[in-house]
Amino acid sequence: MVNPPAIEVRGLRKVFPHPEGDLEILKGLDLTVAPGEKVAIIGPSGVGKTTLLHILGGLEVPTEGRIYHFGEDIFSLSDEALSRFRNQHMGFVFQLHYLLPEFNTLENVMLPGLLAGLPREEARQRAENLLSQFGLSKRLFHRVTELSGGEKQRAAIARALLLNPRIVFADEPTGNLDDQNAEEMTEIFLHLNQKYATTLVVVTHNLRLAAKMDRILKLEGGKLREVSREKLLTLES
Ligand SMILES: Nc1ncnc2c1ncn2[C@@H]1O[C@H](COP(=O)(O)OP(=O)(O)OP(=O)(O)O)[C@@H](O)[C@H]1O
Repeated sequence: MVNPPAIEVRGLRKVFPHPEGDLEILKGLDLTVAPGEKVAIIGPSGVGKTTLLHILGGLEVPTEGRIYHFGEDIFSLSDEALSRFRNQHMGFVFQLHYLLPEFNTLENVMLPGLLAGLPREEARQRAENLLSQFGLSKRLFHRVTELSGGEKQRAAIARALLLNPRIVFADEPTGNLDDQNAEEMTEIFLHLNQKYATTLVVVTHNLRLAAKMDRILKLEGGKLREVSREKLLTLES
Protein backbone atom coordinates (compact mmCIF):
# COMPACT_ATOMS: atom_id res chain seq x y z
CA MET A 1 0.00 0.00 0.00
CA VAL A 2 1.33 3.45 -0.92
CA ASN A 3 0.97 6.03 1.85
CA PRO A 4 -1.41 4.15 4.12
CA PRO A 5 -3.43 6.23 6.58
CA ALA A 6 -2.01 6.75 10.05
CA ILE A 7 -5.12 5.10 11.46
CA GLU A 8 -7.81 3.18 9.70
CA VAL A 9 -10.77 1.73 11.56
CA ARG A 10 -13.25 -0.61 9.91
CA GLY A 11 -16.47 -1.88 11.44
CA LEU A 12 -15.46 -1.32 15.05
CA ARG A 13 -17.86 -2.71 17.64
CA LYS A 14 -17.38 -2.80 21.38
CA VAL A 15 -19.80 -4.57 23.66
CA PHE A 16 -19.42 -4.80 27.42
CA PRO A 17 -21.33 -7.86 28.62
CA HIS A 18 -23.65 -7.14 31.52
CA PRO A 19 -26.14 -9.40 33.36
CA GLU A 20 -28.93 -6.87 32.83
CA GLY A 21 -28.25 -6.55 29.12
CA ASP A 22 -25.06 -6.10 27.15
CA LEU A 23 -23.82 -2.58 26.70
CA GLU A 24 -23.02 -1.87 23.04
CA ILE A 25 -20.82 1.20 23.14
CA LEU A 26 -19.35 1.29 19.62
CA LYS A 27 -21.65 0.19 16.83
CA GLY A 28 -19.76 -0.49 13.63
CA LEU A 29 -17.66 2.64 13.57
CA ASP A 30 -15.34 3.60 10.70
CA LEU A 31 -12.58 6.19 10.80
CA THR A 32 -9.62 7.19 8.66
CA VAL A 33 -6.94 9.54 10.01
CA ALA A 34 -4.27 10.83 7.62
CA PRO A 35 -0.61 10.97 8.65
CA GLY A 36 0.01 14.25 10.47
CA GLU A 37 -3.67 14.96 10.95
CA LYS A 38 -5.04 16.35 14.24
CA VAL A 39 -8.39 14.94 15.28
CA ALA A 40 -10.56 15.80 18.28
CA ILE A 41 -13.13 13.35 19.62
CA ILE A 42 -15.89 14.99 21.63
CA GLY A 43 -19.18 13.82 23.06
CA PRO A 44 -21.13 13.57 26.30
CA SER A 45 -19.84 11.74 29.34
CA GLY A 46 -20.19 7.96 29.20
CA VAL A 47 -20.67 7.77 25.44
CA GLY A 48 -17.48 5.73 24.93
CA LYS A 49 -14.72 8.20 24.03
CA THR A 50 -12.12 6.71 26.35
CA THR A 51 -13.05 3.19 25.28
CA LEU A 52 -12.59 4.22 21.65
CA LEU A 53 -9.23 5.86 22.33
CA HIS A 54 -8.00 2.78 24.21
CA ILE A 55 -9.00 0.53 21.32
CA LEU A 56 -7.39 2.84 18.75
CA GLY A 57 -4.19 2.68 20.79
CA GLY A 58 -4.30 -1.10 21.16
CA LEU A 59 -4.81 -0.89 24.93
CA GLU A 60 -8.19 -2.59 24.83
CA VAL A 61 -9.50 -5.20 22.37
CA PRO A 62 -12.52 -4.58 20.16
CA THR A 63 -15.45 -6.99 20.06
CA GLU A 64 -15.36 -6.78 16.26
CA GLY A 65 -13.59 -4.77 13.60
CA ARG A 66 -10.09 -3.96 12.49
CA ILE A 67 -7.64 -1.20 13.40
CA TYR A 68 -4.69 -0.46 11.12
CA HIS A 69 -1.81 1.86 11.95
CA PHE A 70 0.13 2.78 8.82
CA GLY A 71 -1.25 -0.36 7.20
CA GLU A 72 -0.42 -2.68 10.12
CA ASP A 73 -3.38 -4.62 11.52
CA ILE A 74 -2.52 -4.04 15.18
CA PHE A 75 -4.76 -6.72 16.67
CA SER A 76 -3.25 -9.37 14.41
CA LEU A 77 0.00 -8.92 16.36
CA SER A 78 0.85 -11.11 19.36
CA ASP A 79 0.51 -9.41 22.75
CA GLU A 80 4.26 -9.03 22.92
CA ALA A 81 4.57 -7.64 19.39
CA LEU A 82 1.70 -5.23 20.05
CA SER A 83 3.37 -3.96 23.23
CA ARG A 84 6.55 -3.37 21.28
CA PHE A 85 4.68 -1.70 18.42
CA ARG A 86 2.84 0.52 20.90
CA ASN A 87 6.01 1.51 22.66
CA GLN A 88 7.78 2.32 19.39
CA HIS A 89 5.05 4.09 17.47
CA MET A 90 2.52 5.52 19.91
CA GLY A 91 2.56 7.99 22.77
CA PHE A 92 -0.17 8.26 25.39
CA VAL A 93 -1.14 11.25 27.50
CA PHE A 94 -3.87 10.71 30.08
CA GLN A 95 -5.69 13.09 32.37
CA LEU A 96 -4.18 11.26 35.30
CA HIS A 97 -0.61 11.52 34.17
CA TYR A 98 0.56 8.20 35.73
CA LEU A 99 3.98 9.60 36.53
CA LEU A 100 5.74 7.45 39.12
CA PRO A 101 5.86 9.40 42.41
CA GLU A 102 8.97 7.65 43.73
CA PHE A 103 11.07 8.89 40.80
CA ASN A 104 12.18 12.34 39.76
CA THR A 105 11.03 14.13 36.60
CA LEU A 106 14.04 13.14 34.52
CA GLU A 107 13.77 9.46 35.49
CA ASN A 108 10.06 9.40 34.69
CA VAL A 109 10.66 10.79 31.21
CA MET A 110 13.64 8.47 30.55
CA LEU A 111 11.67 5.39 31.51
CA PRO A 112 10.11 4.43 28.13
CA GLY A 113 13.58 4.74 26.58
CA LEU A 114 15.11 2.40 29.14
CA LEU A 115 12.25 -0.06 28.70
CA ALA A 116 12.81 0.02 24.94
CA GLY A 117 16.51 -0.75 25.42
CA LEU A 118 18.00 2.67 24.63
CA PRO A 119 21.44 3.23 26.15
CA ARG A 120 20.99 5.14 29.41
CA GLU A 121 22.96 8.15 28.16
CA GLU A 122 20.81 8.48 25.05
CA ALA A 123 17.58 8.18 27.04
CA ARG A 124 18.89 10.87 29.35
CA GLN A 125 19.87 13.20 26.51
CA ARG A 126 16.49 12.86 24.84
CA ALA A 127 14.65 13.35 28.14
CA GLU A 128 16.68 16.45 29.01
CA ASN A 129 16.06 17.94 25.56
CA LEU A 130 12.34 17.43 25.76
CA LEU A 131 12.09 18.69 29.32
CA SER A 132 14.02 21.78 28.36
CA GLN A 133 11.65 22.40 25.39
CA PHE A 134 8.77 22.21 27.85
CA GLY A 135 10.35 24.64 30.29
CA LEU A 136 11.20 22.02 32.89
CA SER A 137 15.02 22.20 32.88
CA LYS A 138 14.98 23.40 36.46
CA ARG A 139 12.77 20.51 37.58
CA LEU A 140 14.83 17.54 36.37
CA PHE A 141 15.71 16.30 39.85
CA HIS A 142 12.48 17.20 41.58
CA ARG A 143 10.24 14.35 42.61
CA VAL A 144 7.10 14.53 40.51
CA THR A 145 5.04 15.03 43.65
CA GLU A 146 6.70 18.45 43.90
CA LEU A 147 5.52 19.58 40.46
CA SER A 148 2.44 21.69 39.76
CA GLY A 149 -0.47 20.23 37.77
CA GLY A 150 0.65 21.92 34.55
CA GLU A 151 4.26 20.82 35.09
CA LYS A 152 3.20 17.23 35.67
CA GLN A 153 1.17 17.28 32.49
CA ARG A 154 4.10 18.71 30.50
CA ALA A 155 6.37 16.01 31.95
CA ALA A 156 3.77 13.40 30.95
CA ILE A 157 3.81 14.72 27.38
CA ALA A 158 7.62 14.69 27.34
CA ARG A 159 7.49 11.05 28.47
CA ALA A 160 4.97 10.22 25.73
CA LEU A 161 7.29 11.77 23.13
CA LEU A 162 10.57 10.20 24.20
CA LEU A 163 10.60 7.58 21.46
CA ASN A 164 9.35 9.95 18.73
CA PRO A 165 5.94 8.32 18.32
CA ARG A 166 4.17 8.68 15.01
CA ILE A 167 0.79 8.88 16.72
CA VAL A 168 -0.06 10.54 20.04
CA PHE A 169 -3.29 9.66 21.82
CA ALA A 170 -4.42 12.06 24.52
CA ASP A 171 -7.38 11.57 26.85
CA GLU A 172 -8.59 14.82 28.43
CA PRO A 173 -5.06 16.28 28.50
CA THR A 174 -6.35 19.58 29.85
CA GLY A 175 -8.88 18.05 32.23
CA ASN A 176 -7.21 19.05 35.48
CA LEU A 177 -5.69 22.30 34.31
CA ASP A 178 -6.67 25.92 34.74
CA ASP A 179 -7.27 28.05 31.63
CA GLN A 180 -3.70 29.26 31.31
CA ASN A 181 -2.18 25.79 31.62
CA ALA A 182 -4.83 24.36 29.31
CA GLU A 183 -3.87 26.99 26.73
CA GLU A 184 -0.21 26.09 27.14
CA MET A 185 -0.99 22.41 26.68
CA THR A 186 -2.89 23.20 23.51
CA GLU A 187 0.11 25.13 22.17
CA ILE A 188 2.40 22.20 22.95
CA PHE A 189 0.20 19.85 20.95
CA LEU A 190 0.04 22.23 18.01
CA HIS A 191 3.79 22.78 18.06
CA LEU A 192 4.39 19.05 18.24
CA ASN A 193 2.15 18.44 15.27
CA GLN A 194 3.78 21.21 13.24
CA LYS A 195 7.36 20.34 14.03
CA TYR A 196 7.26 16.54 13.82
CA ALA A 197 4.05 15.97 11.81
CA THR A 198 2.86 13.78 14.66
CA THR A 199 -0.65 12.45 14.16
CA LEU A 200 -2.81 13.50 17.10
CA VAL A 201 -6.02 11.99 18.42
CA VAL A 202 -7.36 13.95 21.37
CA VAL A 203 -10.44 13.12 23.44
CA THR A 204 -11.60 16.28 25.12
CA HIS A 205 -14.44 18.23 26.68
CA ASN A 206 -12.39 21.39 26.10
CA LEU A 207 -13.97 22.92 23.02
CA ARG A 208 -11.19 25.48 22.65
CA LEU A 209 -8.70 22.64 22.32
CA ALA A 210 -11.04 20.74 19.99
CA ALA A 211 -11.44 23.82 17.77
CA LYS A 212 -7.68 23.85 17.11
CA MET A 213 -7.71 20.38 15.58
CA ASP A 214 -8.09 19.74 11.83
CA ARG A 215 -11.21 17.67 12.31
CA ILE A 216 -13.75 17.46 15.13
CA LEU A 217 -15.65 14.21 15.49
CA LYS A 218 -18.55 13.73 17.84
CA LEU A 219 -19.16 10.24 19.22
CA GLU A 220 -22.88 9.65 19.26
CA GLY A 221 -24.98 6.48 19.12
CA GLY A 222 -21.83 4.39 18.83
CA LYS A 223 -20.57 6.17 15.69
CA LEU A 224 -18.57 9.25 14.80
CA ARG A 225 -20.04 12.27 13.11
CA GLU A 226 -18.05 15.26 11.87
CA VAL A 227 -18.88 18.59 13.47
CA SER A 228 -17.95 21.89 11.85
CA ARG A 229 -15.90 24.41 13.81
CA GLU A 230 -18.77 26.92 13.61
CA LYS A 231 -21.21 24.38 15.01
CA LEU A 232 -18.76 23.46 17.74
CA LEU A 233 -18.95 26.91 19.26
CA THR A 234 -22.69 26.51 19.74
CA LEU A 235 -22.34 23.05 21.32
CA GLU A 236 -22.01 22.00 24.89
CA SER A 237 -20.13 18.74 24.66
N1 LIG B 1 -14.60 -2.38 31.49
C1 LIG B 1 -15.88 -1.99 31.41
N2 LIG B 1 -16.90 -2.84 31.71
C2 LIG B 1 -18.18 -2.45 31.59
N3 LIG B 1 -18.58 -1.21 31.19
C3 LIG B 1 -17.61 -0.33 30.89
C4 LIG B 1 -16.23 -0.66 30.98
N4 LIG B 1 -15.49 0.43 30.61
C5 LIG B 1 -16.40 1.40 30.31
N5 LIG B 1 -17.65 0.94 30.47
C6 LIG B 1 -18.89 1.68 30.21
O1 LIG B 1 -18.86 2.11 28.87
C7 LIG B 1 -19.38 3.43 28.75
C8 LIG B 1 -18.37 4.32 28.06
O2 LIG B 1 -17.30 4.62 28.93
P1 LIG B 1 -16.12 5.61 28.53
O3 LIG B 1 -15.23 5.77 29.71
O4 LIG B 1 -15.51 5.12 27.28
O5 LIG B 1 -16.94 6.94 28.26
P2 LIG B 1 -16.42 8.43 27.99
O6 LIG B 1 -17.20 8.95 26.84
O7 LIG B 1 -14.95 8.45 27.87
O8 LIG B 1 -16.87 9.18 29.32
P3 LIG B 1 -16.21 10.46 30.10
O9 LIG B 1 -16.35 11.63 29.17
O10 LIG B 1 -17.09 10.57 31.30
O11 LIG B 1 -14.80 10.08 30.42
C9 LIG B 1 -19.77 3.87 30.14
O12 LIG B 1 -21.16 3.67 30.31
C10 LIG B 1 -18.98 2.94 31.04
O13 LIG B 1 -19.65 2.72 32.23
